[in-house]
Amino acid sequence: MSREKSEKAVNVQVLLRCRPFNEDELRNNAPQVVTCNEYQREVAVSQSIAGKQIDRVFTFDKVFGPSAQQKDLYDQAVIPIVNEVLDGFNCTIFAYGQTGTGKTYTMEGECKRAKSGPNGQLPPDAGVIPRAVKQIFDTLESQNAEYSVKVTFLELYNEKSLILLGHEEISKEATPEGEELIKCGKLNLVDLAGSENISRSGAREGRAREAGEINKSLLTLGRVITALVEHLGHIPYRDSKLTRLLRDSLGGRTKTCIIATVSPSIHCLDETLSTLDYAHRAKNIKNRPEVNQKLMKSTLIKDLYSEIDRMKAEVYAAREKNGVYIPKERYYQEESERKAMADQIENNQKQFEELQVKLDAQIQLSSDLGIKLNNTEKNLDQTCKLLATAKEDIKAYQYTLTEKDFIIAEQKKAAREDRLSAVNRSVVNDFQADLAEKIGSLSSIIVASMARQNEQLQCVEKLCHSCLEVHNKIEAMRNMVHLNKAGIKASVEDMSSMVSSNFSSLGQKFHDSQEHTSELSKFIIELLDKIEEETHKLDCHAARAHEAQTTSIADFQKAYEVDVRLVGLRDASIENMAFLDEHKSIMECATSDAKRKWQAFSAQAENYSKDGADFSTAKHCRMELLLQQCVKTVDGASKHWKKTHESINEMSSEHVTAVEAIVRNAVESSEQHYLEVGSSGTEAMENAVKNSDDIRRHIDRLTEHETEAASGIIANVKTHLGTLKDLEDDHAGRTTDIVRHTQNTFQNTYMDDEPSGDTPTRSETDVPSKGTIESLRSQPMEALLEEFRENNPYESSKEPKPSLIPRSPLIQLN
Ligand SMILES: Nc1ncnc2c1ncn2[C@@H]1O[C@H](COP(=O)(O)OP(=O)(O)OP(=O)(O)O)[C@@H](O)[C@H]1O
Repeated sequence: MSREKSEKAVNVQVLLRCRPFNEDELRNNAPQVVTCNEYQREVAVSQSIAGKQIDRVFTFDKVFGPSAQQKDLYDQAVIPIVNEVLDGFNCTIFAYGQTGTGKTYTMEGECKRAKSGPNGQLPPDAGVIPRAVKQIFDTLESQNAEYSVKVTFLELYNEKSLILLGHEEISKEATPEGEELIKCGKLNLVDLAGSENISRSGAREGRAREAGEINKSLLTLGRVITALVEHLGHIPYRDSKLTRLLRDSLGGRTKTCIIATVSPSIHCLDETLSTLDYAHRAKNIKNRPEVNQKLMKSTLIKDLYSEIDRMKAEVYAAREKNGVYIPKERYYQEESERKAMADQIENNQKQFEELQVKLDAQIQLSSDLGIKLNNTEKNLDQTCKLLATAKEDIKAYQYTLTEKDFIIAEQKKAAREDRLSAVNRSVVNDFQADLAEKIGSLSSIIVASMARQNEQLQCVEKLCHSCLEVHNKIEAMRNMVHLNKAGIKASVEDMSSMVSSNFSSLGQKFHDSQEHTSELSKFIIELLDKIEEETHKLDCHAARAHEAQTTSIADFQKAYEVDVRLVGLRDASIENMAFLDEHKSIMECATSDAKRKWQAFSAQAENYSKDGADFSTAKHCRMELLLQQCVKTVDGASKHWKKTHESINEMSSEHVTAVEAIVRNAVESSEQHYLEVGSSGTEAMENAVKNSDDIRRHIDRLTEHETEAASGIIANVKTHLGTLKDLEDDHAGRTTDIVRHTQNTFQNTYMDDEPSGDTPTRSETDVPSKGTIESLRSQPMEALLEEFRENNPYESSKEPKPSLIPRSPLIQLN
């Protein structure tokens, strides 16, 4: 190590060790208030102030918790120090802490009670001192060097304070003149007394003075440390033996390590805090360690001899008990010092008096200033309170700010995740839409193809049905043709027989009718002749009657005067009447006969006959009553008969012509009918032949159609099969397309959450379900705040303001 480097200021190294709970504490179930974080070199002390749990945290160069073993502490903290001692540095290790916190355990260990292990190995409870001694001896032994080790044990005021001085001699190096050089290193190992309050140190009565001395040493140590830390001009080393001994270790050229020991129990809380404050302050002490000058062996021997002489003289003087022996030079030196001091005292006395005056003035001034100071302190207190409030506010604001930052960061993250999920969502939506469209088109194609298939099936079915129908129709037609043929044949035969029979009956009827007509004509002619004859008779009779009546009238006129003549008239009238009666019956007979005969031909003739008969009857009746009306009646009758005759003639001639015409027409129509029947028969025969030909042709056509339909069906089935194959290919292609598209979507398009540095974990790639989409949502503000507060509990700074001067157990004694 270069000299320059070694002379750099080095802070005192401060270690903290917290012992485990002892049996008492475990029995009393004492709460733990000290927590050690070895990794972060921190010690946290939990305090409950005004019901509030407040943690104070101290950082040290190294921290050893309750579970740390002796070996751990030695290996990590002491080995390097011992090595430096062997390199020629002066080093000091001292333990500081409350009684019972393990200072002695740490420095000495419990090797006295424990047996040493095999091969001279130390027991596990061995402390720093035995381990350091062993290391020094082991190292020196291994170097085969010539060495000497000086050990001094010093106990201060019945209390332990041990100083071990390691002194090493190495003859390996030599000056050019061949002189040997000696390297020296000094290691001070100090186990201080308990740092606690005298009343709790256990010192009673007789030991109180000693305790006072102990406390004086520790108090001075505290002052020295304060003076060193605050860079005060005067460092009161000389105020105690301990500080005098450790002068070089504190702010000097020695490397120093303080091991502060504490208890974890709540019962030692005050002392623990005091020790921690004390040790924490000691961290700021700076030393300037430097390697000891290498001494020439001869010089060292000379020094040692003079030292031996001096000590021998002192021992001699002490033994003589008649004064104190001091060498002459030292006496003269001390005498001159004494004189100088007497002068100094005198001067000081004068200065003291002057200062006394000044002091009085200053006291006055200071009392004034005290009042001012009080006011100022009050103000300061107030200001401090305000400051504390402001600080607390600032802290709260800062906490709120950090909260907000956290929320903003979370929300940014959430926004990024949102964006990503939005992109993913849109990709999924696109994909879904695309897939839906493709599936839709596929299904529509399937539907269309199914419809087409159905149509084709229906076509096939219709064709089959129509085939069947055609077959049935053909069958029916064949039957009908057969029936028609038979029917036509029968009807033709019937028709021909009917025509022939009709023709013969018509001929017979025509003949009968001719005979009947001729008979009727004869009868009519006879009747007419008879009527003519009767009419003639009637005319004659009427003429005779008229003549007779004329004669009778003349006779009556002549014979009016005579009765005989009346009787003759009556007889003539009676005769006339008889004739008329006879004639009347003849007429009646003729009329009824004519009436009966003509009834079938003409009702009119009958009526006329009846009228004639009626007329005759009426005439006959009236002839009896009114003779004058006879002539009129006969005239009328004759006229009437004439008319009747004429009409009958007319009628008979008309009827004959009509009958002739009818007969002629009938003959003509039957002839025509015969002709028509013949022609219709021929026509029917022709039609039948023609229909048969048509039906045959139709059947041929149907057969052709059937064949065509069958081939069409086969062709259809073939095309259908082709279509089905195409559809299958198409479906396969589309399915592959969909699968490829899906893969593309989820492997390329779908984006994963890339780690950006602000996101702690990478999200799993997954098709976003409802649930995962939910989880991607940013947490609500309250949840974020809660999460932040859980991870960063708010530490209020409203704790009792630490006093400017560190609280020391030694100060409390005062
Ligand atoms: N780290 C530790 N591991 C196990 N036991 C310990 C530890 N530290 C201390 N002890 C035990 O605690 C008890 C008290 O320890 P010790 O006597 O070393 O305290 P001390 O600080 O030296 O007290 P005093 O100031 O009174 O001398 C001892 O029985 C010791 O074995």
